[in-house]
Amino acid sequence: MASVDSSSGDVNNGLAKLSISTAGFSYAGSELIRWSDTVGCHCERSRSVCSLTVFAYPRHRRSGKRERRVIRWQIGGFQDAKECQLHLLAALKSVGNSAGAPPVEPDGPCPSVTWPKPCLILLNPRSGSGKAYDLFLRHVNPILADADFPYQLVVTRSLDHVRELSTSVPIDSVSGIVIVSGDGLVYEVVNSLLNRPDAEAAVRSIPIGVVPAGSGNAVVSSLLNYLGEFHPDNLIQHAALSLVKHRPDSLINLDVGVIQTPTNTDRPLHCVLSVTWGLIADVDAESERFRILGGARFGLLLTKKCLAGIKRYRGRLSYLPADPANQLIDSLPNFDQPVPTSWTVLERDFYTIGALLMSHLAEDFCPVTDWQPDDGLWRLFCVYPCSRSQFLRGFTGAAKGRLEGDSIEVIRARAFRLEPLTPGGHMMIDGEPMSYGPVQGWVMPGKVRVLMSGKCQDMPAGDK
Ligand SMILES: Nc1ncnc2c1ncn2[C@@H]1O[C@H](COP(=O)(O)OP(=O)(O)OP(=O)(O)O)[C@@H](O)[C@H]1O
Repeated sequence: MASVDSSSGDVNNGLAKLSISTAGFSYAGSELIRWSDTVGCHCERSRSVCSLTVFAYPRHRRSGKRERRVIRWQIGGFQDAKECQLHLLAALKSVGNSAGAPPVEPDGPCPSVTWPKPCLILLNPRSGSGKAYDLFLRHVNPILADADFPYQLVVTRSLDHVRELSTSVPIDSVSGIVIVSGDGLVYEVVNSLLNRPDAEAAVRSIPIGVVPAGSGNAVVSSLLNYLGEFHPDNLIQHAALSLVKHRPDSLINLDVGVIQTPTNTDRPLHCVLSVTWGLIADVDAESERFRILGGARFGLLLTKKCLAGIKRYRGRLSYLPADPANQLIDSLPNFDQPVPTSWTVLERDFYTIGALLMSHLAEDFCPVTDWQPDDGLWRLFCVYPCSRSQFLRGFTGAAKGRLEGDSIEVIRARAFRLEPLTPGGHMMIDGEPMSYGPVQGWVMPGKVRVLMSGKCQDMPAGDK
């Protein structure tokens, strides 16, 4: 909810009420507004009146949601409004300069960060329950405007359109690609960047941003949770805020999995979220027809499968455990070769396996509690056959990161090979279908960069 506070008077009174420190500012006895909660400020002049507006999104004390606050000073009594504006900006600037920030232009709007180039925003109008454009206008655009965030919006026509844009955008023309969709489009953009002839330069020069408008939104949930910015009722706003508060020199480096199947070893797939098999993949694939329900489609299908009796899948899971003796690897044996003897091999029945590169599998499902975006590890989330009540207890606990009983475990691994022995079923990569059969993966640590920051230094909005 927007609140507008204003204090008026002559400049001396106005500035006397404004108290500035490196942590933030307060005015007329108000509580401290932290610089890290501000996203931008605008300065306007008319004749002898100057108005300075700061846009802040502090957390609500009880709910933890970030809510917009507009703080405005209108200060008159000056011969020359420019002189008034200079006074106000000088006050903010002095703090910014002491924190090493670049100087602010004393005229016109003063953005919170000087972004050299616009971001390309790709919005999938069909993602989630089909309301992405509406959500963007209602929740994202106002935050981008407050921060003077430069962007070019493209409402995509199709998956091919997304691929074509991500493959052809010149690397020095944008400061990143922001995806307004679900996890599927993040996967497509990352794969398009990594399949470019200039892939290495492309992933270094074109970071990605994510604004959640899909049904699962596991990628953005994991990143926001890592930054301490996850709020289930305000995911889209918190993601947009993290986007506009990113610093070009302190982006998140994110692991990318290299996924091979017997038919694609020379052109592997790239994964940022998960490869799933068994129950999780079945729920994901079979709930597609209930897209209109948004994220609720997963719960609906899970309940249905639980009541009908969960299917058992026999499989062989081999993995290189993530102990300190096992360093990162950058290739795997062919499928006609056995895995190295240092690997652990499990052959048994499973309900499901999720090879995860993130903490979350959905907004409300977070089985990994020690996730780091660039730790180079898979978490093999395994669920073994058990009674219905054990399953329900275990699965609901795992959703909150609690692993109890022996029907569920999370194994940390540097690489894995999964060979389904039960014929027929679904296999999904980042929530998108892939061919059913043997699959193996290793990790390129921190391969893509993400336009997000929840850990800003404290400095004034006008001088960041
Ligand atoms: N106009 C479009 N632009 C881009 N993709 C589209 C479009 N229409 C349909 N799609 C399909 O949307 C898929 C990507 O959707 P995405 O996975 O991002 O959202 P979601 O399925 O709602 O979210 P989640 O994966 O979190 O459940 C693509 O695989 C693509 O085939």
